[in-house]
Amino acid sequence: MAHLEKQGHEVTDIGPHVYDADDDYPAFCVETALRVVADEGSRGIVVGGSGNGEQIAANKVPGARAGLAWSVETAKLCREHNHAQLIGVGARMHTAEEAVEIVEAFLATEVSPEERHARRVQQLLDYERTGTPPALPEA
Ligand SMILES: O=C(CO)[C@H](O)[C@H](O)COP(=O)(O)O
Repeated sequence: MAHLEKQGHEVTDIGPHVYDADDDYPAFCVETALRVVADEGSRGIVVGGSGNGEQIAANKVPGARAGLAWSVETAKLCREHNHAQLIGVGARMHTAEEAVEIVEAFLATEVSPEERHARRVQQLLDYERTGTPPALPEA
């Protein structure tokens, strides 16, 4: 957090503020995603053992797009192609230095201007809003 603040980011720590190996991640991840969706332009990082359950929890919030970022490249791609506002990072999967690189890559990347990515994101937003699945292409 201090590292990101030093870089000029305004950081909110949703917690947990005390380490408890037995606590449950959904509340933290859902709260993070709710705040990110409500604050356009903000980004969220959900951290856990693998980052997987954490990004699944964040993705339950309507409008949230959370990707599992397990490398610098996947961190960049989930922003560029998937317009992710959040990433899940696996605390047990990386060194602290690697995790910082992954988070920095995500924060430094903007969405791709290529139309096909926006089109796909829109299809998911429409599905979320209407419940009607995107049409399968004709065989
Ligand atoms: O989604 C996950 C793994 O895929 C979580 O990170 C994991 O289940 C957390 O486990 P623990 O309570 O052992 O830290």
